[in-house]
Amino acid sequence: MTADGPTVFPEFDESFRAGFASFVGRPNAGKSTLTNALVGEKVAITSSKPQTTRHTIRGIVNRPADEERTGAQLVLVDTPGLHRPRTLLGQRLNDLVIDTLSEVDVVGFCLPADEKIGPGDRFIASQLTKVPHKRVVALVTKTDKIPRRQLAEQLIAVDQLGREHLAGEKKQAEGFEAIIPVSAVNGEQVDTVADELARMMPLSPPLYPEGELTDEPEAVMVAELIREAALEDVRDELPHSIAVTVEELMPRQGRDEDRPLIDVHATIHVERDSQKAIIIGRGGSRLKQIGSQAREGIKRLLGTPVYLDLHVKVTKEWQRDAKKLGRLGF
Ligand SMILES: Nc1nc2c(ncn2[C@@H]2O[C@H](COP(=O)(O)OP(=O)(O)OP(=O)(O)O)[C@@H](O)[C@H]2O)c(=O)[nH]1
Repeated sequence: MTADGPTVFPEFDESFRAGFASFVGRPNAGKSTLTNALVGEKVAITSSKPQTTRHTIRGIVNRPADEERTGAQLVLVDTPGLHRPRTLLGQRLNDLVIDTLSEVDVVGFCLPADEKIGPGDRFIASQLTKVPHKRVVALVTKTDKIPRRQLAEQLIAVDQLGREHLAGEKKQAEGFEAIIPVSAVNGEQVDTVADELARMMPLSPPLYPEGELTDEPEAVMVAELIREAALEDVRDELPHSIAVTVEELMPRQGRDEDRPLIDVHATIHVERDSQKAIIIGRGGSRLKQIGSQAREGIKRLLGTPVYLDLHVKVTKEWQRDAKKLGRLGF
């Protein structure tokens, strides 16, 4: 899928900077909200074909040059969360994250301002040391939730975390390259985050044209939307236990041109019968709800009404079974 209209690369000169950034942080740290705030309305959901990364691109920030700053393009790359691995899948995900992080130019470590630094944060910090020579900035999120004095304390704690974990590397003996407090909700400092990330990008022409949307793996995004809908409200009962595969994603044949419809056939994989029952719900009520929520999201993503056919299947112990993992695309 490409956007309507011509392909337009942002204007650039020799001082233009462009590159990849990735946000990490424990669940709920505010990564998605910050991504959306940075990218603004123009969320270019795209999946990367080229360049250095094979991972999903969440959004592209195109910042034109003005009198004070050079132009830049930030490509925000999505990574799954870093978790203490308990299963083979967990381990693979972590390896994948480390891979991704070694390919991006800058890592933004999101730490909520209103929560004490915990073991989860320290685990992530320790993982970041596995990605040597990496520029890491700390983004202290949700600053609107706390008074200023408390923010100062948190900034000091974050600084200390950086010094403890990111010391040793010659380049990072000072800890984080920068610590930026930000609120994605009231917009405070969002521009500063963009400026700071842009400043750290290598000199490069823009990597993507403006307005480009997905190239081919819409299926990945569609699967993700279905997974999100399925996890809504039951995240605690089904942590990591579900995967979604998309078997078919096709425009319906024989429709009028002005009334297109896309057929999506997808399967939600769970590990156990009990989980299947949760997903389906009484009399199929949850599955219906999942379907309509996912359908809305897919419609927005593709810009076309969709017919969504969803199945639920028990794929036993898929988290631990390497062969099955491969089949599910991990
Ligand atoms: N008040 C306030 N709330 C925020 C801010 N940023 C995020 N939140 C809220 O914090 C919660 C988590 O935000 P997300 O952006 O989904 O966090 P995440 O890190 O992407 O979470 P995962 O997808 O679980 O890894 C949501 O309820 C957001 O609305 C902020 O700047 N201020």
